[in-house]
Amino acid sequence: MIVLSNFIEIRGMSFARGDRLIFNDIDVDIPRGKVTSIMGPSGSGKTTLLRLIGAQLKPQKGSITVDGQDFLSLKRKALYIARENVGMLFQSGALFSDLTVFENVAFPLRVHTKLPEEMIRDIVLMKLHAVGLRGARDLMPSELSGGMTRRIALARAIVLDPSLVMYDEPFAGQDPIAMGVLVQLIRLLNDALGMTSVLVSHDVPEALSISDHVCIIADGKVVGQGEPSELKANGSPLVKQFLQGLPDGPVPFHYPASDYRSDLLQGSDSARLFT
Ligand SMILES: Nc1ncnc2c1ncn2[C@@H]1O[C@H](COP(=O)(O)OP(=O)(O)OP(=O)(O)O)[C@@H](O)[C@H]1O
Repeated sequence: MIVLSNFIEIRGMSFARGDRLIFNDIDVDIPRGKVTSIMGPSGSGKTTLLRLIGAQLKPQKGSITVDGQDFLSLKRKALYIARENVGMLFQSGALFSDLTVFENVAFPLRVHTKLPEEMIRDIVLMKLHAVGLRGARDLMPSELSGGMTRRIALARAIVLDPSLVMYDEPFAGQDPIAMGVLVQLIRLLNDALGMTSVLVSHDVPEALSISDHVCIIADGKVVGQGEPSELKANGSPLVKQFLQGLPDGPVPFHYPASDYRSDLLQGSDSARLFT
């Protein structure tokens, strides 16, 4: 069997929502067994890209293959099976509030497999152990901190041993300690379980610290991709602005607007205070 070095390959892909072209003929490589970060300004389409990879959305043009398979060509049943191989941790992916931690993690196993109860128990405890929360198995979601909730969601995302895990803003709203734990966990789980991980994050230093590969998107295009060191050496002003977290550059801080001064003057007398 030939093992492809890229786990995901996107070729000549275009995707529009109504009149708005979100991706314009892009090529993206996601290497197998590595952690890849997708970065770019807000609204550039990072979450959309994850949804396209997961075949929740369909591009108007081009192809997306995951482990050599074109998800969009699969029939419903085959797609259902293929998706078992993809773990997703979306920011909105909350735990079921009326189920214990154990049952939350067991849920995908109960839905997708017919494994006996003892085996479900072992697998759930192994995954909870991997995220350091085996001792929290009997707690209800309301008893967990935000960081613990994210780790339980992570255990649930990997409970079916997927070969691909996609994380959308996994660090959002986390304190620095919880964030540090999640950052390390993503790297550790990727390597220990031999997965391919794709990460969308605004936390540039954290994401870069665990990424083998980075893809930066802006204005519907891929403006840079490669190893973090290659990108840091990239002279493109867009890539520089993004990696250094600079407020202004090719992507302006201000949304296009009319002249500030005349805008204020039109408003009210109090605007004179500013002149
Ligand atoms: N369901 C939808 N219907 C219409 N437009 C949408 C929908 N979801 C997203 N969009 C638009 O598609 C574009 C890309 O959105 P997306 O959420 O993928 O960006 P993003 O890079 O993940 O943004 P952020 O970093 O702010 O989360 C945005 O302009 C957004 O307004």
